[in-house]
Amino acid sequence: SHGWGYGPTNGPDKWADDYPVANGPRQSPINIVPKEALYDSALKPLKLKYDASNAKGILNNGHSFQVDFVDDIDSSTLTGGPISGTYRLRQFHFHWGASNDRGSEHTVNGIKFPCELHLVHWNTKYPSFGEAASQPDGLAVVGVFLKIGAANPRLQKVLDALDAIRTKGKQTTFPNFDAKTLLPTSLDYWTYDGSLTTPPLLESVTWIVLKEPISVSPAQMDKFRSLLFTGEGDAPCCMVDNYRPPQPLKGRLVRASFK
Ligand SMILES: NS(=O)(=O)c1ccc(C(=O)NCc2cc(F)ccc2F)cc1
Ligand SMILES: [Zn+2]
Repeated sequence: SHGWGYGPTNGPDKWADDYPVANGPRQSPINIVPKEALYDSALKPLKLKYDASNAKGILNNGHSFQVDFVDDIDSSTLTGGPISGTYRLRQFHFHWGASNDRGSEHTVNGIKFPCELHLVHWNTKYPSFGEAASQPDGLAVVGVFLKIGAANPRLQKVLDALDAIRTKGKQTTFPNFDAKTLLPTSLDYWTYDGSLTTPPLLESVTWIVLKEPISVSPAQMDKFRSLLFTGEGDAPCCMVDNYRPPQPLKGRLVRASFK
């Protein structure tokens, strides 16, 4: 049986067949309309405390690639912002397009960015990521847009590792990486209650989408596109357009941490 993916036969329009929550009340991503977001002065500043020594490895999981972190102690955490308690950094990954006119999952006034970074955290009031992923306040994902511009030197270290994980299932060590270096200057954000944007699409994510993008060059975007969805020995299929389009807001409020 073919698992979920981003193709014509197993892509986002088909996910509800195996994951009925795909049509649920708090699905992600969404189109963010800044003028309809409510400024909430009670929202706290984001506090991201990342320890570079927690970086473990980098993996091609057949849908994206992710950098995994040691998350058995509280050393890379997210606190403040719209959340209460402490959330641990588990991994970060990206979504991108076949061309620079698309690729992000969230959109702003209908605008698509060429790429979107997701930093995935889980609530330490639960014993594990898997447990937290099934709770309404279990996960917090920080989304960062990438915008075409000057080459991003902080991104380059990640991109240089991609040659070693070209095919599905390949992974390699990726020590000493400070994920904080991928963040923009401003930590102004929009926040709303949502879900994982890939199956199992669990409605357990507090989304925190940063307003300010980071830069990426066209050549760096081509590096993302050098990855394959397919495994070694399979007919090669370029890893591109691995994004879910925006989902219905269904009455949800989007709050802004800034005026
Ligand atoms: N694009 S996104 O940031 O929304 C996102 C983040 C994490 C995951 C994930 O961990 N999937 C695997 C997975 C999910 C579970 F719910 C439980 C275990 C597990 F490995 C999926 C999507
Ligand atoms: Zn993601």
